[in-house]
Amino acid sequence: MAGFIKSIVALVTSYLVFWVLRALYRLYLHPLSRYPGPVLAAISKPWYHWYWNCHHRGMLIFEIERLHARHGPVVRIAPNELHINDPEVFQEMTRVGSRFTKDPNFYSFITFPGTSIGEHGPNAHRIRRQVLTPAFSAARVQQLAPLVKLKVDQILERFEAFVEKGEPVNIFRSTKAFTTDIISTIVFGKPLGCIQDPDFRNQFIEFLHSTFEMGWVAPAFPNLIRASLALPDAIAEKLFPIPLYDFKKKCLGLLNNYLRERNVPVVGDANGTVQKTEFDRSIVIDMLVDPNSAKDHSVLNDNQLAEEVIMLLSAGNDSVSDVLIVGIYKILRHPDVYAKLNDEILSSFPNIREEITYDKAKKLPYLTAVIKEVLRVSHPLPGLTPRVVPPEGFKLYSHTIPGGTVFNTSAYLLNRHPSVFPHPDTFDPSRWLDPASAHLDKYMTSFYRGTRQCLGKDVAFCELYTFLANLFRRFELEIWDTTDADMEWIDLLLLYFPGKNFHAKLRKRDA
Ligand code: HEM
Repeated sequence: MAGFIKSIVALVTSYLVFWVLRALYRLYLHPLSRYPGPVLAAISKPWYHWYWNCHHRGMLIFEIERLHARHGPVVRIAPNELHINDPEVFQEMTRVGSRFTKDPNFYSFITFPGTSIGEHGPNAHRIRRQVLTPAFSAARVQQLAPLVKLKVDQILERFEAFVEKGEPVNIFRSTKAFTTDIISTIVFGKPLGCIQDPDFRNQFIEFLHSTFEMGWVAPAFPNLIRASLALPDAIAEKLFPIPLYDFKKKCLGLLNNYLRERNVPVVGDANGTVQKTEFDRSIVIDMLVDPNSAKDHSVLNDNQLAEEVIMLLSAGNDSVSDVLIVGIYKILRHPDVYAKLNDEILSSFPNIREEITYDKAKKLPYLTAVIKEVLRVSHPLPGLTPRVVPPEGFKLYSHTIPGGTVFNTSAYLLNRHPSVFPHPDTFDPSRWLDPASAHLDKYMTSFYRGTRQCLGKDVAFCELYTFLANLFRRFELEIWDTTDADMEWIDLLLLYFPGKNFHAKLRKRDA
């Protein structure tokens, strides 16, 4: 027994000595030791990130903002990681031909590895992106525009019912119902039916949000999660009751239905069969299960298919609805912007019965400026997007940073960098209308840039233009029982609003 205790003591002592020596190395001899930042960050990523993102829920991004204010554009936020707040360095990291890659230690734990968003290897990513591009390309969005318009009409019809009852509309829930029904139609060939739910209930968003409650645990303690992933699903589910496991089962069911039904004609009217509409088909799934959809593409098994589908549903859902939520609130909080936007929409579409399509809406210059400004200030993925420095290293100002170092940037900070966006905290759509502002687009980082830029950008624009133009044409709006404090967010990988849901009171326009 005494021998056993001695061995344990020796083991613990060796580990402590190792830990202290490693901490000293990281503080004084590591290639990043010249960079400023907290001591805890330099010696231990897990505990530093746990402290700011788990203990102080979702606050690391604000602490990083304070560190940049104190130390300048480069701060050390982990032993091997820097956070860079310099728009020109970001341009360089994302330029054509850049060899920066996604950090697998982050993306393998917040996403499913191997999916469009999670894959870090440039080759595997290129193949997956090629497979999925036809489902999200600008040409495909032209075909999807009528679907988006249909969903806008359905949600605005629901809004009319609220107006008739004299009740405020829950903008938070209703916009999430809208985006969920669109992305589920794109991905599964059928909507999840949230727009029609009396309270806009949305099981997917509930799953997603409870998963993101645990979001930062994974990147803070990757070894713990790695161990859990190695366990069989049934045991992992018990140990880590992540709601996404349930959702994955539901997705597998929907996928199997789709695959079973996709070639079966629907029996319908007296003539025999009813032609399926174009939107009953999921180009996403069709391409993923087609071995010829890209060179070297291997057909996905059910599990991989469910994981890709979950990633697409997540990517295309909260992001657009958060832009709408922040956007509608900001517009209503700025009466000058609201008045100008109304003027433009009402004068462009004097007849209330005129169909406002995506093509028509995107020609409006002020609406375009409002959407860009809303995207700038809403940044649905506000925080870390870590990238690995290529093996040859990277010249950062006067020093070469070794390959394998991780560079983090954040849309929340880059979109508000005063060198590009003067008075960054002012909501000012007119900054996008200035003839001297043509360069601003390339500094907008809400969709990221380069080869890992958002694949759903065109779908997002179609939803934003169609929804906002029709909403403001058909209704007058005012904020109801919601304050700036309710709109404060924290960073749980996606924006998360701990306050009350944003509500608005609507009045129908007669003409
Ligand atoms: C306003 C709405 C949106 C914003 C602000 C947004 C933002 C982003 C950002 C910042 C990334 C890069 C993430 C990273 O590097 O960690 C990304 C990637 C991605 N987004 Fe979006 N997104 C939006 C809407 C959508 C929609 C509607 C879809 C799908 C229909 C979508 C699908 C994707 C996919 C598949 C990727 C991975 C692309 C790749 O790595 O090749 N997104 N998005």
